[in-house]
Amino acid sequence: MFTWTMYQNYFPHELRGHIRKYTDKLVNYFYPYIDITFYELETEGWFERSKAYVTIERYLSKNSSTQANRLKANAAKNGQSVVLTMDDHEEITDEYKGVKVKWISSQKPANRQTISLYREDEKRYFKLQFHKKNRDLITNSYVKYVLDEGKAISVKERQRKLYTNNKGGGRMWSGVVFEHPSTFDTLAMDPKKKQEIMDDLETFSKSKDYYAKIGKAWKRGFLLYGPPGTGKSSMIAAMANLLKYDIYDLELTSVKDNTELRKLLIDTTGKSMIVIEDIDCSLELTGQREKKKKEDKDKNEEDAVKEKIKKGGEVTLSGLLNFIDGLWSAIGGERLVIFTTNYMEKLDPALIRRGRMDKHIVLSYCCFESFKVLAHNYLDVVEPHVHFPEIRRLLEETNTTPADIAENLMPKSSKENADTCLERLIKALEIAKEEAKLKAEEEEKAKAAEKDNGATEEVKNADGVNKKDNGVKENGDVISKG
Ligand SMILES: Nc1ncnc2c1ncn2[C@@H]1O[C@H](COP(=O)(O)OP(=O)(O)OP(=O)(O)O)[C@@H](O)[C@H]1O
Repeated sequence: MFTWTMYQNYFPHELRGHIRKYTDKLVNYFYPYIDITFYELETEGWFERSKAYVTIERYLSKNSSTQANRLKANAAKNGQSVVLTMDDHEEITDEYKGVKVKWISSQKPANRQTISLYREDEKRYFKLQFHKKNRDLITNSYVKYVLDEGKAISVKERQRKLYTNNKGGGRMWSGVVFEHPSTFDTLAMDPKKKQEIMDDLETFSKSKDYYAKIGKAWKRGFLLYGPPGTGKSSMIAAMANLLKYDIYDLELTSVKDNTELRKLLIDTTGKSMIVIEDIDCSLELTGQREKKKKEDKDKNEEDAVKEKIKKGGEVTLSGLLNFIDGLWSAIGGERLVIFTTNYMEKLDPALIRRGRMDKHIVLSYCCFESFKVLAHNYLDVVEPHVHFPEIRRLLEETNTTPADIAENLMPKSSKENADTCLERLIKALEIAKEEAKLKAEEEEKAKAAEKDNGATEEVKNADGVNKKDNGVKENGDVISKG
């Protein structure tokens, strides 16, 4: 201690580097281990925690909670959960392909002689210690494994966000915490179809290498279509909850032009879903509009272009196609692009062809299988049940959305029980059946009336033809024969 104090106080600072160099060499000669240090704070920047340190901390949290005696608790998910890590000067072991390594948590002693704006005493680090003979395995593969695993844990446990795009300047996306409770368990649809979608999503999320091998950007397009209230939004939330992805809900009508659309795309992160709901409502992007444009030939096209430039452009079909699968779309990786529509036939075929929208999912009216899921979720009722056969028959005879069924199944007061809810549903289905019957009859009548009108019209026309001898009708139009 005396010698060390003398050394610290009186040994010239300039020579210490040389002494350190030789002592390190001497120690290394006898010391059989290799140490890799990961500091907590970035050397550059202002109190930034190093990403590697944070990722390792996540990776070690599992072993820390079982091996270390003293633990630190850090808040995660905005204080909703805690991450336990080993405290300073604790050690834990880990094993990789049969090789044992040691992780030590420590901190550099404070340098009391320097006055620094940085908190010197906060120089924490993790030291990875392993035997020299395992150098290749640990440096080439274990470190990467730890970082990958740590990242995967962080992604799994992170608080997910729901973003929407802002109109005009400033930040492109603003987000809130995504907390939608819909899952594939709560979703009412044919179990086989449901399983198929879940398998598809899970295979996609594990296919990074496969997509790289086939030379495709790691993304997949889904088109969800069906009448309102059949669960398109619920399905999107269930998908996000299954894969633990963020959602970017893109409001196309707020996007100024194709350039802004591209900027929005660049601003999204991986492990996310970009959702455009009711794409048919962006009429500009549908085949209908394209057709209408062609028909409107008599409009002065030059004026239209000038007007567009004055307005600052707009999102076009080709802009959206580029957004989905252009060069920029590969940025970030691991992304789902999801369109929803109530009217599939309104969409331009180019937009929904396979490769762009890889999977088309129809969400339709409630069938008996879907009803069983809802009955179980809402009322804890399972088959066999006295009311089920009647409900099955009525569901086959009517087109009712899962949203309508769900509304009837939900108890409205504490006095209501499963039976009263099911009875209410039966009544509602009977009314719906009756209404549908009346509507069909009215439509039939209207059709018949139209037919009669058509026939009268034909008679009138025939009358006109009879007066045709001079080839001129009463109104003066020349009509052709036949
Ligand atoms: N398939 C379903 N499974 C479970 N619940 C459903 C389903 N479909 C609808 N619902 C219920 O109905 C409500 C409305 O459904 P949702 O918003 O998902 O329908 P949507 O098809 O997106 O409708 P829209 O086209 O009008 O946006 C949901 O909150 C949910 O409670």
